[in-house]
Amino acid sequence: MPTCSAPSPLVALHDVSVRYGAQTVLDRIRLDIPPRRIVTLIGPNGAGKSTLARVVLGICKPDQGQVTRRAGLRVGYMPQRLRIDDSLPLSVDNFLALADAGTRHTGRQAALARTGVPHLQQRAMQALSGGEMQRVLLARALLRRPDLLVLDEPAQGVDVSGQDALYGLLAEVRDELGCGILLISHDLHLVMAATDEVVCLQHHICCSGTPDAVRSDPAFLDLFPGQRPSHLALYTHEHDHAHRLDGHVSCDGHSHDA
Ligand SMILES: Nc1ncnc2c1ncn2[C@@H]1O[C@H](COP(=O)(O)OP(=O)(O)OP(=O)(O)O)[C@@H](O)[C@H]1O
Repeated sequence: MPTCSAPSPLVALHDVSVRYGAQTVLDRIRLDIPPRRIVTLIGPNGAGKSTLARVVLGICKPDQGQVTRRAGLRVGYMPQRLRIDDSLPLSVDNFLALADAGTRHTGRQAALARTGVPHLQQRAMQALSGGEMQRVLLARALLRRPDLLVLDEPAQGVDVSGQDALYGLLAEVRDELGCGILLISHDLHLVMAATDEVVCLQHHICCSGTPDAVRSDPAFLDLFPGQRPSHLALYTHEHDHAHRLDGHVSCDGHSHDA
């Protein structure tokens, strides 16, 4: 009988530790990032999230442990922020061309269209709003048609409806490119709504799994006490039954038209 095995990970961390002087910032991290999955790192300030992203990107070398990457892996990276000198005349198009000299004008146009900002191609980088900048940075990350996208707090400086749209866009990109996505986010509500797997980090991995599994894990609740059910304004409940359109529970477990 044919067996259905899980796809091999794009990047795998095996017992990775990173130390800065006496401080152990990452402690024996084991993590697989598979294709077609959105994996989100959450954790308090200073927990080591950006350091872990840098290890995945290969720009921070672990003191211990191994990192394996799929051969020929193409990675797109969207940084937390980007500082551009006010006196530097730089259009969005030139910025994208600098990032990937191999792309043509039309390729850059397509990437901007994909992230919903085709009208910004000739705009000065310094004139972009927070949300526009994030979409331009995402377009830049997409130019390489990455197998893996690494995004460090992509929704920073973006209003709530803009964040929602950005997360929706990431899911579309994942489906279109079949890429894996590693995301760092502080917005627990959005993370829980838009992620396949959540990894809760406080130098070590406290817990990980689907958003539902992590949400009720004692380690997650210890790290984010504000997320205990008594603190939550959001109402969620499990369904082992169906509702009719008038709201009543249907007897046979299937909902019916009224
Ligand atoms: N190059 C470095 N040299 C020394 N210490 C560092 C260096 N980079 C990070 N650190 C320290 O490592 C710890 C983890 O930093 P990191 O930026 O990975 O955390 P984070 O979880 O991304 O934090 P935040 O949510 O605030 O962005 C912090 O205490 C930070 O000061």
